[in-house]
Amino acid sequence: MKFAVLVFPGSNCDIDMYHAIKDELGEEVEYVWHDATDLSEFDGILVPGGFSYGDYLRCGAMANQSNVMAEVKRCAEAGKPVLGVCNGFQILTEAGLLPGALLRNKNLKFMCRTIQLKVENNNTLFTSQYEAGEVIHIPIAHGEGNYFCDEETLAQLKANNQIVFTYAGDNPNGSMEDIAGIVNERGNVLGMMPHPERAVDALLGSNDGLKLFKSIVKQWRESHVS
Ligand SMILES: NC(=O)CC[C@H](N)C(=O)O
Repeated sequence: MKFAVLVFPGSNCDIDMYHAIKDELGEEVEYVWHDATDLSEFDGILVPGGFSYGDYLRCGAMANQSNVMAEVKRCAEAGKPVLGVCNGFQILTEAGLLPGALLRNKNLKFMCRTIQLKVENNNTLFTSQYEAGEVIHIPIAHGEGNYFCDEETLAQLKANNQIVFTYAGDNPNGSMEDIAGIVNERGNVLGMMPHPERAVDALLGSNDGLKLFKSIVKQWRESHVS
């Protein structure tokens, strides 16, 4: 399986994402600069965290104007897995690929620590390797991770099982309903604030993020390799 890690001016989790795929997962991966116009050679798209365009205007707003985003939309429409982590999640909401928005953290502070995350839905291509209700340890590092959407959208997210991860116990940022990660209705676009790519080796304090990447590869192998 071949992954693209998108790189915008100000991305800073692209190297961690690349490392997770290449060294921990053992799959193919390439960096793709934000002005790329063709992602057809890739099977999965990873939108990493960071401070794209210095978070100017709103986190992710400038990155959403990049050439590559039209191509990311085509990939999503084609059913390819698209994962946005942290700033990547913010970019995907700006792009309209995921509903809602990420607001300033309730305490108005940037927070960087490992939190507990509950797997609410393990019936997605991103979470099949987890147990339902499993609590995992994944780092967060954000200033604007406070998920918000209107009541109608929230009802849809619940009705379609689109809430994939919630903060277990302590909600660090004030997110509505403790939401930490959601998928689109079709289930092939996931956005999450915590960083699974920073939890892929016990030496880093946790390897709980690895199962997310393994889930993606398993689903791809099952549908593409006979
Ligand atoms: N680590 C990140 O991706 C941070 C995202 C964004 N710059 C924020 O502070 O919310």
